[in-house]
Amino acid sequence: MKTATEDTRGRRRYAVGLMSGTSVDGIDAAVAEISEDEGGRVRARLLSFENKPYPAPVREEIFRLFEPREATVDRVGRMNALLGELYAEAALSAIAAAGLEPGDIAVVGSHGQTIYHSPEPQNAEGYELRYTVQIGEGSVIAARTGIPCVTDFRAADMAVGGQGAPLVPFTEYLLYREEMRTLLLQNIGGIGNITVLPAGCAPEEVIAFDTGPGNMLIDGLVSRFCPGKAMDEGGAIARSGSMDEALLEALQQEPYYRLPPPKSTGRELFGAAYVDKLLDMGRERGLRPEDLIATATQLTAWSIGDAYRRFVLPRHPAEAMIVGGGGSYNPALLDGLKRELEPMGVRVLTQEEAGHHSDAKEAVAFALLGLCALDGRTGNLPSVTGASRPVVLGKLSDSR
Ligand SMILES: Nc1ncnc2c1ncn2[C@@H]1O[C@H](COP(=O)(O)OP(=O)(O)OP(=O)(O)O)[C@@H](O)[C@H]1O
Ligand SMILES: CC(=O)N[C@H]1[C@@H]2OC[C@@H](O2)[C@@H](O)[C@@H]1O[C@H](C)C(=O)O
Repeated sequence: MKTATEDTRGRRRYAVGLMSGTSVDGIDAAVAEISEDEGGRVRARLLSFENKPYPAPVREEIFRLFEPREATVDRVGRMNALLGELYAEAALSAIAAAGLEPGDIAVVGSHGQTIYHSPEPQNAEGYELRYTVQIGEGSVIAARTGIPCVTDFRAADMAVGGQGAPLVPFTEYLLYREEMRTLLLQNIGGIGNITVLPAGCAPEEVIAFDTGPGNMLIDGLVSRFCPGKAMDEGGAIARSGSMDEALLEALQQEPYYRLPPPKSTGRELFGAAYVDKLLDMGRERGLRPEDLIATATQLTAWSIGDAYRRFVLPRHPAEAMIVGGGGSYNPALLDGLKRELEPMGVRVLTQEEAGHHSDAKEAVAFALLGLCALDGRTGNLPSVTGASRPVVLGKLSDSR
């Protein structure tokens, strides 16, 4: 795999990374100084980070686009252009906050907003098709900022048989791997995903996959029970309820958890229809809203513990799991995770406790992946996505 080229060693460049995750909470924008030392070790120094929440009507419209029957081409096209504008503004604002000018920036890497993800092959006309849709027009970002912009990172991996996700593990391999210690990095966003960096690992030894729901079920239930609220702030609702053991056991039967990696998932499985099912089950069992939210919180913690136990522990026992993403701000979820992992000898630490800036990580990852694309370097890990080979990710919109 090409992870370093002669001409980039010793150079420092600035790149912007933009990330909008599956929680649909807004736009994360990071400016990073990315360098590579003579030994090929890559470093990213965070210069600025901003989170711009989506305006409420934009968030509502994006949720409508998750429903394929509602996602008509005109609506998708309009949102693609609108997000391009919002992303460009977020990039320019983060550049100013870093004390830089657009002309200082080598590239904007923009993940976009996922509105559909179908990573398992679908047979059509004799072809095996995988597809994924991220919107937020790169040409608009390039035109407004005057900076080359890379978007659509997932399609190239899918074109060679991969899941198109997760992509952040390649950057975690570049930035965080250690010689003497196995690292478990668990992100709890809308979806949960784990990266295992075995001590002194080569790229092909990295294990990473989506563990299942992150905050998606909790957020979904909260927004149904408490219109206007988007999350269980501080885990307060879950803490006031009691988990229902029998319901938990029923939910644990979801086949996704037993599916061996490579695997990835999204709202297609754990989105609105799943929340409807949970609400029905809760009603049948006479559960209070807080009991259902406590059960969904425990299911989420269990799914992470189960993924570790099933797919990681046998080969890579680790001492600590570093938890990032918005779910790390939910103490009820963290407590559940501790109850799952501590009996297996794994300490649970937040990214902040481990000395990292949690919120900026995915945005920095896309800044780095944008630079990889600009340099013509590969950016996927076939062992993680299931792709047949490493490929250069993304589509470049030139700013000229
Ligand atoms: N103070 C808090 N208390 C409880 N939950 C929180 C808190 N802050 C954030 N969260 C949860 O974290 C979510 C946002 O997480 P994050 O920004 O990591 O997701 P994302 O990047 O959109 O998702 P993904 O990584 O799956 O793409 C919120 O929707 C909420 O559920
Ligand atoms: C299709 C898609 O947007 N997937 C996201 C999602 O959010 C978390 C998890 O599911 C991960 O697979 C991925 O994002 C991160 C950034 C990744 O590719 O590593």
